Amino acid sequence: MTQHDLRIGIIGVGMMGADHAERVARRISGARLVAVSDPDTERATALAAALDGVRVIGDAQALIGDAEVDAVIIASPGFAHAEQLMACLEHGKPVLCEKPLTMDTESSLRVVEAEHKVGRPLIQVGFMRRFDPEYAGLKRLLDSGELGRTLLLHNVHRNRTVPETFRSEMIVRDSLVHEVDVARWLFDDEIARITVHAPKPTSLVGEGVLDPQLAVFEMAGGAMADVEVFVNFQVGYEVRCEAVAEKGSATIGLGVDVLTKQAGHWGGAVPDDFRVRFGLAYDIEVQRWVNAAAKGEIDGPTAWDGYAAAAVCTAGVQSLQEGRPVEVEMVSRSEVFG
Ligand SMILES: NC(=O)c1ccc[n+]([C@@H]2O[C@H](COP(=O)([O-])OP(=O)(O)OC[C@H]3O[C@@H](n4cnc5c(N)ncnc54)[C@H](O)[C@@H]3O)[C@@H](O)[C@H]2O)c1
Ligand SMILES: O[C@H]1[C@H](O)[C@@H](O)[C@H](O)[C@@H](O)[C@H]1O
Repeated sequence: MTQHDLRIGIIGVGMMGADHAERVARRISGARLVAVSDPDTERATALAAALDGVRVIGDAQALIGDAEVDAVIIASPGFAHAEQLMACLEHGKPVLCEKPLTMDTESSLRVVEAEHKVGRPLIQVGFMRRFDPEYAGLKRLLDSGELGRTLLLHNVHRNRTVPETFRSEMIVRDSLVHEVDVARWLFDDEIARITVHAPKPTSLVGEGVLDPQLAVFEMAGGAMADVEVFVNFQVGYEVRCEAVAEKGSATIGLGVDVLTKQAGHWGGAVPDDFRVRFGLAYDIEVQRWVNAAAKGEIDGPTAWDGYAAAAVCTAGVQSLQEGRPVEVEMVSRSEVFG
C-alpha cells in the first residue's frame, strides 16, 4: 500500500460487491479500499470491520462525492446504476460498473451521452468474461483467422439457482446480457435481430417465471449465435461456448478439472457460482481497470458496449413477451460521437 494508491469506494456490498471488496483489499496492487456504502448498513458495517481502514458512508451519492474516494465500483442492483453513474460523471470519477450498465435502452443512452459531454472515458462495464483466460484465448484464436471466418456460436449459461426476485425479464437483462456482450465481442459485430423462446418452464421456480430460455442472435453480418440460459439448473454453475468456423471449431468452458475415481463413480467438481468460475477473470478485470484508471483511462468494455447490450436486451424482452423475432433498435455511433 502506498500514498499513490487509487482510493476506491464500493457501492453495494451484496454478493458481488463484497467479492470485489475482498479483491481490492487483498489482491489488487496500486489500489486501496477506503469506503463502502449500502442501504443495508449492518452488512456494510460488518464488511468494513473485517477489512482495515474502510469507512462506511451511509449514502451512495455521498460516497461518490467524497474527496477521499478517487474511483468507484458500482455493485448495486441494476435499477440503481443509472443515477449512480450520472453522479460519477458529474464528479469526474472513474467507475467500474457491474453489468448491466442500466436496465433500459433510454437510460443507457443518456449515460453514454453524458460521458461523451465529459470528454473522456470514465466508465468501464463489468463484462468480465472478456478477461477470462479461456474466453480471451478463444477470441485470439478466432481473430487469428486460423479457423477461417466464424459462422456460429453455441452457448450454454446455467446457474444453480438465483434469488426469488429474478423474474423472466431479469433472466434476459441480468443473465443473457453476458452472451449478448460475448457475441458482439467475438464477432466484432452488432446484433441486428433477437428471438427469445420460452420452452416448457421448470416447475422448481415461482409461477410465471420463464426459465429456461433459448435465444437466437442474428448478427448484422449474417452470422448467428444460440444461447440456452437456465438460471435454476440446480446442479451448479456452467458457462460454455463453442465457436464454429469455416475450417474448425473451438470450445471453452468444459470444466476440465481434476478427474476423480471414487466409490464406483468418476468425475470432477461443478463450481457453485460465478465467483468460483470467473474469480480469475474478475481479478484481471479489476487490476486492469485500476491500472488504467490511475492514468485517466479505461481498459475494457465501454459505456457504448453497455448501451448496445441494453438495446439488445430490450428487444429480447419484447421477443419473449410477443413470441416473435424483434429487430434491435439502436442509434448509430455517429449520432452520439459525430
Ligand atoms: N459480473 C458478474 O458476473 C456478476 C455477478 C453477480 C452480480 N453481478 C452484478 O452486480 C450487481 C449486484 O449484484 P449482486 O448479485 O451482488 O446483488 P445482491 O442483491 O447480492 O447485492 C446488492 C447489494 O446492493 C444493495 N443495494 C440495494 N439498493 C441499493 C442502492 N440503491 N444503492 C446502493 N446499494 C444498494 C443491497 O442492499 C445489497 O447489499 C448487479 O448489477 C449484478 O448484475 C455481476
Ligand atoms: O448477476 C449474475 C451474474 O451476472 C452471473 O455472471 C450470471 O451468470 C448470472 O446469471 C447473473 O444472475
